[in-house]
Amino acid sequence: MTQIRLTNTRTRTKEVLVPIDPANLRLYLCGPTVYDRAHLGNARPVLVFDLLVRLLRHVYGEGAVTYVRNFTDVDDKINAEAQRRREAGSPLSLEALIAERTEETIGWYHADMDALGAARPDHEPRATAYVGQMVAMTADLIAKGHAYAAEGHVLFDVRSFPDYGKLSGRSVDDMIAGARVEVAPFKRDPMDFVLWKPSSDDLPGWDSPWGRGRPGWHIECSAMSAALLGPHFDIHGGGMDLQFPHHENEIAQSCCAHPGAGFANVWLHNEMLQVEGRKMSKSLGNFFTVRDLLDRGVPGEVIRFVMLSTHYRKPMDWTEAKAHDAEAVLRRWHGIVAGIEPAPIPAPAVIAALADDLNAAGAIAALHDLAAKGDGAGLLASARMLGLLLPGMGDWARAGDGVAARIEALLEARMAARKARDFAAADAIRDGFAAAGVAVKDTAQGAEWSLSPGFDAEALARLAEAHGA
Ligand SMILES: Nc1ncnc2c1ncn2[C@@H]1O[C@H](COP(=O)(O)OP(=O)(O)OP(=O)(O)O)[C@@H](O)[C@H]1O
Ligand SMILES: [Zn+2]
Repeated sequence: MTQIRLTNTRTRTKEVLVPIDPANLRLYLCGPTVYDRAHLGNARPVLVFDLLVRLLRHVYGEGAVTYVRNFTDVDDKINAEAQRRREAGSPLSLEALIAERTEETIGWYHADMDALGAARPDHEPRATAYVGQMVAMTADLIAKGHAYAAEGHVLFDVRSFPDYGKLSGRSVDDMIAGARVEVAPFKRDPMDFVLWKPSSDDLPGWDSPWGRGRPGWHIECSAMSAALLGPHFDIHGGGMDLQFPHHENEIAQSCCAHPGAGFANVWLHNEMLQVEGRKMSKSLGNFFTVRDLLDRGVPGEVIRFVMLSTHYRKPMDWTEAKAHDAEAVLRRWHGIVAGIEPAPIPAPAVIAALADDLNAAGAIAALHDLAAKGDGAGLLASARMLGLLLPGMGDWARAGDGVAARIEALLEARMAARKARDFAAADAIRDGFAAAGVAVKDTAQGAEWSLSPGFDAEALARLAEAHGA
């Protein structure tokens, strides 16, 4: 059986994955807070986990994986958006406006991640559906001496958990020195974090032994993972930015609530999608959404290809040049596999690359080799391991068939005009390409072209007509 190796943040080494139960590998990915559209950075962990799940299903069997990704639907930012809508004159109650906001955001999230070819997880728990479990876990942590109630809040006592800080490799004292911790008079220690907090009457709240309130963010993931995967499971992931404090806090809660269970064996963290060297983030305002790209005509498959081309443990940028190159490659590959059935198994080189800490770039290099050999069946079966060339996914490339024919005909017309020394006509075609959003590069092998995000099919059709192409 293929050995899969993954870099485990917990041990800081690349380890052979040893499933707890090879018939049921269990994975949890921290999902989005549903108050707004996902930006491109938010898609990175989703694509990394989608790749991982495809690999695990290939190696261990379709039914041998349980993949959970939550929706955080209790949050001040959701409340703030609902409040804004009410102030803007909506007749709905705050509760209805919150539901409206979370429903529409989840719908967007599904549509955007579907467009990237990311399969839906087996379970997508919403935090609001697990508040009972969060209250129970919080009460249990108090009973076990790891948490305390104070002024309507419940706080986790970090000094009661000696391993606190192990995941990110810091001591509690270092963390206090380095972190922006909220100081509150009711905290015994500045690092203690909230498991439960009071809600004002106009905000969503649930009854609890500590009064009407709502859960803290970290307890949500501990309660939902335990409910759906049990207290000991295989892989837990998210972006590097969640390592501290979110994952550190999840570990503290889960390990103290279920002593000896072990929680997650492997912690998998993706590096950040950056913009000019800084994390793409909502709070920095340096973001664009997945939907922005899709609306600009960048196919989801192209976005996926670009995102997988950089190893998940390396920071990366999105660039137009990468998108152009990916589009040209995928267009070629779609041409090679047209009308071909996939081979029964993917190429061993592709599986070997993916099994080596999800080396998708290495897998893509192996796909190039298959394409160069003209092995369409092998290319198709292997690309699908990466969620590329999936059935229906290449409609954008096929829809471009007429486009490709027009462009080729225009390139010939341009060549003929050059030969006839009709430079006015050749220049008009060149300018027409630019205006229509067709990028043309003259190389020793002939002209290469790709479609720019602002590609205008009608302008191309007019250009072709004007030049009898
Ligand atoms: N720039 C990024 N690159 C890669 N992953 C990211 C990036 N920004 C956020 N993530 C990941 O996206 C997932 C969803 O995160 P979350 O909902 O907390 O994001 P957010 O709060 O909307 O984003 P932000 O961090 O921009 O405020 C998490 O796993 C997080 O680590
Ligand atoms: Zn989480």
